Amino acid sequence: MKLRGLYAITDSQLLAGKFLAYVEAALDGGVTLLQYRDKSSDEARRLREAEKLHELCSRYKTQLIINDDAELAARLGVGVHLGQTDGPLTPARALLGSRAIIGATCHSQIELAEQAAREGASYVAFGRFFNSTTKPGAPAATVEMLAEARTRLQLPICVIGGVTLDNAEPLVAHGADLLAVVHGLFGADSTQEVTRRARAFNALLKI
Ligand SMILES: Cc1ncc(COP(=O)(O)OP(=O)(O)O)c(N)n1
Ligand SMILES: Cc1nc(C(=O)O)sc1CCOP(=O)(O)O
Ligand SMILES: [Mg+2]
Repeated sequence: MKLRGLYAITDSQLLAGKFLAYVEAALDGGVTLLQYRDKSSDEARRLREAEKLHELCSRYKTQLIINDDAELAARLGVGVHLGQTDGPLTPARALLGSRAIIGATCHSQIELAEQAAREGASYVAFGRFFNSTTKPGAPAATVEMLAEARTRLQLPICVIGGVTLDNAEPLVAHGADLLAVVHGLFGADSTQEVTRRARAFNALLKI
């Protein structure tokens, strides 16, 4: 399966009180990957929410990815996204199996992406490309680096960090396959606007 499209990422603060309604609105507009990202240590809530998202994703035929937590991903039989300090890819691949989607954060370093490819990643993520209110401290990446990465990597490339409908086009033009978005999708005033944004991101990717 070619991974290309909108990669919606949840944010527990931003989505407080409207979590499932906004996620469903995004799925309705078309989401290739949905990442459950919750940085809290409330494991019971994390399991409950991830189970609900799994059910919703199954209904919309969207792939669910769990941020940081390969064990939780294994429990649900879904994919995982791992950053540079979230544990190695090789055991995660062994745990989740050959068909699971496993993503790796590579910041702006193509060498990290080449290593992730060797270790069995399904996609590599570069960022942050723009200012991000969700993760303001993330290291910066450039479109020049993205263009170079496109020539060197066969894997799907995900871009992240401050991506919006107004700034995503050059990222697509320079080789991005997956647009990973929190605020630019879910920072909307209504479910209708979330669906509209999801459709517009897909249009940018010609999906
Ligand atoms: C698609 C995608 N790309 C990058 C990240 C960031 O991962 P990480 O560096 O581990 O930071 P946290 O998200 O865990 O704070 C991501 N989650 N998803
Ligand atoms: C989770 C995350 N990781 C990043 C990185 O650069 O690795 S930027 C980021 C936040 C993405 O949220 P928003 O679309 O609201 O900027
Ligand atoms: Mg992480």
